[in-house]
Amino acid sequence: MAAPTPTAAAAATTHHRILLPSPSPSPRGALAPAFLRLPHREQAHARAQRARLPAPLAAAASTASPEAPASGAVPGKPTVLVAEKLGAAGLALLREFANVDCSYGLSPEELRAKISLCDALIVRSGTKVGRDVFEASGGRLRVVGRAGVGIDNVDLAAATEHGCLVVNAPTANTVAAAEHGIALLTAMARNIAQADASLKAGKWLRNKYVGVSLVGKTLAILGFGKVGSEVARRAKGLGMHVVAHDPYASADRARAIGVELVSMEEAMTTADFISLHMPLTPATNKMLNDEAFAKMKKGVRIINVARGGVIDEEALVRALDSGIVAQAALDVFTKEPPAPDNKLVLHENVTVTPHLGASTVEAQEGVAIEIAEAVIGALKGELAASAVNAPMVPAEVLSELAPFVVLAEKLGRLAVQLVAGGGGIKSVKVTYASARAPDDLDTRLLRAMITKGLIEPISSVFVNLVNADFTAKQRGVRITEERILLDGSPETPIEYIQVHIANVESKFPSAISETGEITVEGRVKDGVPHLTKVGAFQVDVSLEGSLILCRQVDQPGMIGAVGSVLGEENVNVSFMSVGRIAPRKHAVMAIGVDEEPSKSTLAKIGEIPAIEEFVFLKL
Ligand SMILES: NC(=O)c1ccc[n+]([C@@H]2O[C@H](COP(=O)([O-])OP(=O)(O)OC[C@H]3O[C@@H](n4cnc5c(N)ncnc54)[C@H](O)[C@@H]3O)[C@@H](O)[C@H]2O)c1
Ligand SMILES: O=C(O)[C@H](O)COP(=O)(O)O
Repeated sequence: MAAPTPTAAAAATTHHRILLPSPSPSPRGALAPAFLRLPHREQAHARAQRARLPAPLAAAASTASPEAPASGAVPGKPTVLVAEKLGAAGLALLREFANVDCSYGLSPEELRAKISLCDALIVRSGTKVGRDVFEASGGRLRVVGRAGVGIDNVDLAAATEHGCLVVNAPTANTVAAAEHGIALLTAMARNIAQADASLKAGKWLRNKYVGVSLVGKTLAILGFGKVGSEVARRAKGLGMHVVAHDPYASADRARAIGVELVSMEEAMTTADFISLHMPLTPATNKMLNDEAFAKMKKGVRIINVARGGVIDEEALVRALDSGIVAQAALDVFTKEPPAPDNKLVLHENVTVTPHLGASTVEAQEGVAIEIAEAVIGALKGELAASAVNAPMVPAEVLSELAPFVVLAEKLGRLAVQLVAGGGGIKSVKVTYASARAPDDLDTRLLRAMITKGLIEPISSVFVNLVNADFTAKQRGVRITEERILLDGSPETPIEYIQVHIANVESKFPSAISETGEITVEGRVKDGVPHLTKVGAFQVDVSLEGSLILCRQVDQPGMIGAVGSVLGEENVNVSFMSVGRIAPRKHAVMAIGVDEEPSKSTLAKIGEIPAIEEFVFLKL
């Protein structure tokens, strides 16, 4: 074995785009954990909620009133509330799997009233899914599906805190949004909307509606993501010179379609047209403000199919009135729908559409299928490639790690039950011993499961991949990770995992290792998780059922003595293993039991003279 090379890293709490694990069968036929399944108390809650339902939720595509859901729901199926219009193909997919309640145009109060009866909620941009919705769900809501890209209408922090996965449909409306951006660009340049309205009003104003040409003009794209790059491609086809500003975009990708990445300053000062395609975030909120408009070329034209909030709308009115901005074309507004007296909507140099970027037949069918598949997968506990508030674990990594995931949770459960008092844990270190290079072993999933194992037995929260880091942080538990690089074949992802809890006392003092921490170690053997070390004692017991740990004087007859107490009480022993430091001194016996022994049985074990300490642990 090579010298250990530990690389410690504190548990990160950043959120990445993700995949969630599917319940693939373990080698022994049991299901690997599905990270979004309801814990028992939530299931009980859900059953209770269902029992209180006057009638099952509607399965009809028509608008159902929240007060009187239509009948026809199939018991045992999850319930999906579709709160905004969704394409038929997506609804058909959802109905194969779930009871689908299409209730469009719910008020916030109606949504809150309904949500505790739903396992998933699907919305577009018109429904605000705030903290109040997650709180009102009472823990039942497991997935929010955003049938589109922008998730600024969903409170991601609240979703994460409630362990609710948020998925979106990131690709199906890209082309529609880009086409709408180009439609607005060209319509604005040639005054199409104004001229159309004027002609319909009986006027023939050929001189008033002289436009501007696009060829040779500079278009600055702010936000060079999916929509921005598709707009760029199309604008190039119109003969425009296209530049883009995006702090996170790759210059190679831009170059590949003939676009130069420039600074915000350069984009502002050189563009004849500016098209907005960034998400609405605290950083982009009111990004186009008085200061930004002051830098722009006089007569610039603005297109916004991103989010209304990225423009300071009052500042845009001022820029239009002063002539800095010659025209604007807007699909999105800070408040939707905008007030009837909204100055931008009424401005003669502004072309507006009511958030139609994603509204093509094709895009809506695509989005509906994309979101239905994501929501169904998430409800099954499967991979969700478009999740936005949990870490990504690719499918192949997941299947390889599946037995270690089970081991991780069980080690967390064991370790916390060894703490005297069952609380007050502040510092946990997880050691992964592996022959894999550190960047070839993704441990986020394992860390989440250890956190689940550590926290669930001592609290009422349920922990999943979505909220594990948040929950640990909130409870003041610092989880650090350490890697031990082993020699040997990197085929096995992990040789062993150790969980160390520092600065606590143990109700089974033999679990305290030489370093003064409660330490448990486990390995996967033939696909089955095993406990291989407790404190300084080597043991080997399969982590199934429950466990009794005894420390005793190492002498003959101990296995028989404990075994016969359990046998008398009809408690079946599945495994037994004895670990000792030196012969005839002290030993730790780990006994796997299928049933939970009664208190009197445990008391009898404690009365065996050579038993010095013992503990019963539920796995
Ligand atoms: N009007 C509509 O109906 C409609 C339809 C689709 C998308 N959208 C909106 O368009 C926007 C883009 O969608 P997308 O699918 O291209 O998303 P995307 O994530 O693919 O692209 C967004 C890009 O913005 C960039 N960005 C982030 N912060 C930035 C900043 N401060 N300055 C410049 N760039 C920044 C990101 O790096 C990313 O490349 C989203 O807000 C989305 O909601 C609107
Ligand atoms: O972010 C998006 O996907 C678009 O703004 C579309 O929103 P919509 O689904 O409400 O049309």
